[in-house]
Amino acid sequence: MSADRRGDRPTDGGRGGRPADDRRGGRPTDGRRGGRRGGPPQRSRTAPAQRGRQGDPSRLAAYTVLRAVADGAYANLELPQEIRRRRLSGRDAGFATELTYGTLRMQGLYDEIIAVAADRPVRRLDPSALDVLRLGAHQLFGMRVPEHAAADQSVALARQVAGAGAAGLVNAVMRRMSERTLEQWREEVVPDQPAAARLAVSTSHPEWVVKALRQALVGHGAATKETIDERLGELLTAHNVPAPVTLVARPGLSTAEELLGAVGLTTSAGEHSPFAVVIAGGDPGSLAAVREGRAAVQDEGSQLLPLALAQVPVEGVDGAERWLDLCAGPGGKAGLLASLAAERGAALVANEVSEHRAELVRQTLRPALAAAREAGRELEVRVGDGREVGAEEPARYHRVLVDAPCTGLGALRRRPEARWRRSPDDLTTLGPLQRDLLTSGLDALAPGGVLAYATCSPHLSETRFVVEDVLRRRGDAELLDAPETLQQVCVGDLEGTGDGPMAQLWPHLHGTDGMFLALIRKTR
Ligand SMILES: C[S@@+](CC[C@H](N)C(=O)[O-])C[C@H]1O[C@@H](n2cnc3c(N)ncnc32)[C@H](O)[C@@H]1O
Repeated sequence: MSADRRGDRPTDGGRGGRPADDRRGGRPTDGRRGGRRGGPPQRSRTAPAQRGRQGDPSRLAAYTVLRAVADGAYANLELPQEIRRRRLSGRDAGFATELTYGTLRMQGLYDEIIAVAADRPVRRLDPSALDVLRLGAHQLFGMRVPEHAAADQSVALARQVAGAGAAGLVNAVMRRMSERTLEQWREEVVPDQPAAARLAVSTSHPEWVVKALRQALVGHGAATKETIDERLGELLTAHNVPAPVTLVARPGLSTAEELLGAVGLTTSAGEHSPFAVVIAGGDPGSLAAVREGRAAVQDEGSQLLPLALAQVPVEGVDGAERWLDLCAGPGGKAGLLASLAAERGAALVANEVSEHRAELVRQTLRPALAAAREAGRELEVRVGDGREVGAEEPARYHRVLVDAPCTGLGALRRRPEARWRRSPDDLTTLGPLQRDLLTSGLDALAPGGVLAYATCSPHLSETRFVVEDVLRRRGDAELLDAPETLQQVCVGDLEGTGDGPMAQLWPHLHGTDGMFLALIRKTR
């Protein structure tokens, strides 16, 4: 992620940094439209037909990514390509990033506003014009772009990508949208309905996600009946704030000190993981340690899970420990596990079902694989169905990580379009897969060994219910105290992960992704 990405700001007008571009300016930071305070809103006096014929490259890049995302692409893969293709750098790249991600996050709320301003449902708008209007809405309500610039540029972009008719419509809708502040629009479009529907619109989430997160907060012990509305609002708001860029200094290959002293970066030590360094400014890709795979971008919550798995004592080991990462791609946690395994002289198998993702694991583990070869230690990346490993290698491993495929509802800060792409139907296919993988992982675990079941989702159907279901059917495994173990590996106090034995991290409480962790001991 580029440094400019972190210039992104809460789209409800929260505290933002200095404007990254002189296209912005004059925006107060309390969420009001700039022109509303000192007189009438600024408006362009130029007729659409007389304005510049080409949209600017940053906006065109953001627009192109939005169209690709509508066709199924991932913004985090598409945007860097688009930035390279259009040779954007520095502030322009930052502007395109903020515009793309912010627009995708807030699309639900913006669509409600656009529908009122255009006086028709958004499904009746030309999809290209709609995307231009979504980008225009984010420039008005989420960035410091003056109204006239947002309108002029949106009109130019509409003319370029959708023709003169669309440009006229965009001009009219942009004018109408700029007549109110975001808060005034919220009052207008948030429905007079039950709380979930209201929160869904006002925080730009699908309603089913709001309901699922409500249940998850209560189910994981992070809210009570009295506090749930407040906690839920905090969580949903946190999803609209970009995640910090955090690095892991892989033990034995790099150190936090090496990263903290890096020239050209603004850094600070992580709050939770002893190997974390937070980057507040600069490009982490400029670091030799990152380029060489000795350090990597990794959320602090993701760092804590392998540390917790490695922390629990295992029983009945004769010789070197054998570790297994059952669902390893693309390899973030395998990277840290490989370092920890190397320190202990343990063998590690990183398994992944997809060949392409297994290749990503190989790339992630490149320095660790070289070090293991030299030391004659076993470190293997395998392609295989994790559901079969338990039957093929029963009771072989002493530590197993099952980082199961999931809806990713805990990582919505990082995946701006994910909330619109996921559906409750996903749970129908993921549920059996998660249960099968956990069962296979437990079968592959030796008596006395320990397994970590993890998801980057707090959804109860992917977390507690999976673990409880699987353990209920077998008499050879017991839950360990995950909150206590997490606290042991954490550098600071880690409150609010639940009453145990399972643990849940939260973006609004811990500043991490919403990672779930159950630690399970095989008893016989
Ligand atoms: C949540 S991701 C794992 C993330 C990884 N631990 C990391 O930190 O980078 C889940 C992975 O499970 C893989 N997967 C899905 N079905 C699988 C199966 N049957 N066996 C093994 N891996 C599977 C997916 O391809 C995906 O790479």
